[in-house]
This record gives sequence, structure tokens and C-alpha cells, in this order.
Amino acid sequence: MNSQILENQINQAGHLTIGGVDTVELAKKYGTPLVVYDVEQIRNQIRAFKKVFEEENVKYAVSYASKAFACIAIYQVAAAEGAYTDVVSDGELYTALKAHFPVEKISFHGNNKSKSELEMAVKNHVGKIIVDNFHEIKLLDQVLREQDTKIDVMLRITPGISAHTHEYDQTGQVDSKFGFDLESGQADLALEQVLANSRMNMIGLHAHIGSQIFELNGFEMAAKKLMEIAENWRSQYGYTAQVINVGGGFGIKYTAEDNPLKPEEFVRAIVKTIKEEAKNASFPLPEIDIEPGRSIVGPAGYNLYTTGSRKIVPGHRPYVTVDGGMGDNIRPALYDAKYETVLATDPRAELTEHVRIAGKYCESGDILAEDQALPATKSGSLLAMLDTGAYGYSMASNYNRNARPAVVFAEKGKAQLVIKRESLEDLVHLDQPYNNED
Ligand SMILES: Cc1ncc(COP(=O)(O)O)c(C=O)c1O
Ligand SMILES: N[C@@H](CCCC[NH3+])C(=O)O
Repeated sequence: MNSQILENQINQAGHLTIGGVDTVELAKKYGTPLVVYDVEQIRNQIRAFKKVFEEENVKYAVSYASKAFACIAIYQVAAAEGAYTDVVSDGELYTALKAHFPVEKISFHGNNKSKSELEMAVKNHVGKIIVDNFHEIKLLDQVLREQDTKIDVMLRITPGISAHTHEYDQTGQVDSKFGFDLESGQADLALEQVLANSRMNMIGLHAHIGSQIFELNGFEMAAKKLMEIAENWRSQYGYTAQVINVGGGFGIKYTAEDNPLKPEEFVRAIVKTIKEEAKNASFPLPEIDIEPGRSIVGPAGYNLYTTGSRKIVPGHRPYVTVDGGMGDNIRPALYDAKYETVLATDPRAELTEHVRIAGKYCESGDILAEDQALPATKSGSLLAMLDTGAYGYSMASNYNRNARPAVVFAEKGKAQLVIKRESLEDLVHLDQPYNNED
């Protein structure tokens, strides 16, 4: 059986369960394609991150990077677990506010925040603005003057670290669109501007080196770099950072070939590095913040699909087509991402063929899996793709005017709809007829 499925996830009928709920029942009740989250797994990962900080006895914030999956329900779960969250758009902020996420625990990110987004963030008193560039410093200054208020800010630094991951998932290399560059002195200049602005309360430094990273080394280097900058700034400007945010990016296991550390072990190494640096430089130990997205929701998510047509080209792997595809999971097409898929009605069945799992979208690249070993399937079989919880639904589209799937949370044997399936009416509800008569 697939090693990512636990023995206790198979019920008496031999079906895969999620959060104690039979996938066959889920498909029957909510239809497919369907995104299902095991909520307990989400809670456990947040708790595991927190535990490391508690054991290390440091001030901290586990901030859920909600770009990985945003909806009212996930903000509720994150808040209930005492997590913070980071948002990168007015839409994510609006959703978090709708979920009554504690505003002081929200940080606002982004490399091109608009004035109206900053206005919304300041008006709602979000905890922190992670300032990314000089244009933003000006805009934020304007907004703070107009609203006659102050706000806590952090500066996002590009640490000059090229993480080992897909090029599109790298964010910390020198030539990046995110953050203030170090070498050219941009970061120093940004600090000078922020310190000179009485409406901006500079609380610390931020860096995020990328996503789906397996090597510890990159995180340790980033943590060290941030501490070095903080030490420089203390001696150069007399400014002492109170918070160091090392971002997220902890890699998860998608296939049998992946062998990552547990996400919380990355954090333990980061904390140790920062403690050591602080001790060596006699720097007061700062609060340590992390921003994991994928590692919190990725492994907890499943996409359920029903198979339809099957095409056999002699000498090639068959195409088994499902009722979803790149519209609900763009990652295979965009990053060549790999997933594993099982037959939900019998995950223990002997694997008898290698197939391609094709989506239903009008694109040759709409292949969810290039080579998946499966038992025999027929039209109407129920498949469960594993570990789809991060950047799946959140990157979903209406390509080909397909409706986006429903999302269900399952926990302790109960399932609850948290995002409705889009209807055909939803697909046209923003459309306006064109009237070209004079
Ligand atoms: C600034 C920032 N923080 C946190 C994250 C979350 O990363 P991940 O989902 O890989 O943990 C991202 C995404 O890469 C990001 O850009
Ligand atoms: N969307 C990316 C992660 C992006 C992280 C955002 N900086 C992925 O699915 O791998």
C-alpha cells in the first residue's frame, strides 16, 4: 500500500477514509472533483511547530502563510490553534477579517501592495506590514499620514541565497523581485528611511528563501544572515531588531522519492542557529517567527476524482482521464510537480498497470500524473490524489469555464462543506451582456 496512507485510514469496507470519513461517502454526498482536508492533521502540524519553540523557550509566532490555501474555515482553524497568519492581497485580508482572525496576528506581505490594500490593512490595524520596496515605503507613509496613525513594520531582505528547489519557487536569490537587496546597500537605505519615519515602528527583519526546500543548510544560512544584518544595524545605527522572521518553505513528501525532515525539525535548526548567533554577538535573543504554508496544509489535503474516458495508444501508457485537472491543480503543469494517487475504494489493491492520469482541460499539458501505478480501473472509479492541500485550490482557475470544486473539512468522523462547488450560474454571474446598439 502507498506509504503515505496509514493503516487506520482504511475502514472495514476497505475504503480510504479522511478525517475518519469514508471517501466513497464524501464523493457521493459532495460530488467530484472534491478537495478534502483532514483537519486534525492541520492542527497537529501547527502544534508540532509551536512545541519546538516552547521546548526551546523562545518568543515566537507560527504564522500560517495563507496563500497555500485561503478560506474562512482555514483561518478559523489556524486562529483556534493560536497561529498567526500572513496575507498577500486585499482578498486574503478580507477573508481573514471575515473569519474574525485576530487582526494583531495578521501580517501583510507582497511585492506590489496597492495604496488601497495598504489603506485597508492600516484601517483594520493589522499587526505588521512586511515592507518590500522603496515605492511601498512612500505609499505607506502617505497612508499613515492620511489616517494619522502608526504601524509596526518589518523589512523584507533578499538574503542572496539560492535555495535548491524549482526556479519558480526560489525567492531569496540576489536577482529576485522580492525584498531589499543587501549588496547594493538597499537594505541599509530602507532601514534609514523607516527609522526616520515616526509613524513606522521598525520591529525586525524578514527573509523567505523559497518553497518546497529539503536542505537544512539554506534555512540556517538565512537565519545566520539575518542575525548578521541585525548585528550590523545595531553597531551602525544603534537599532536593535526585536523580531527575526525566517519565512516558510519547509519541504514536504509528495512521492516515495521525497525524504524530507519533519517540518518542525527545520525550525529547531533555525532556532538553534539564531540562539548561537545571538549568544556569540551578545545580541538580545529576538522573537523568532516562521511562515509555513505548504507544510501546514499540503499533507492534509486530498483531491478526489472520478475516472471517465480511457485512451490506449499501443506501446504507450494508457490515459486514464478524470473529471478535474489543471483547473483544480495547476502544479503538475506549472512546476512539473509529482503526486501519488490511489484507488480510493481499495488502496490496498495490487497495482497492475502504469497509467497517465489526464485532466479534462483542452491542453496537452493537462496531465496530473505522468506515470502512476494503479490497480485496474474502469469508468466511474474513485481516485484519491494525495498531499494536494497546498497551492492546489488556492491556484485554481475557471479555465475552459469549468467550475471550481467544493472543499470539505473532515474531522473525527464528520465532514463539513467549507467552500461550495461553483455552479454554472456562478460562472456567468460577473458577465454583462454586450449591447452594441446605438
Ligand atoms: C513570504 C512568504 N512566506 C511564506 C511562504 C510560504 O511558503 P511555504 O508554503 O513553502 O511554506 C511563501 C511562499 O513561498 C512566501 O512567499
Ligand atoms: N505556488 C508555489 C509555491 C509558491 C510560494 C509562494 N512564494 C507552489 O505551488 O509550489
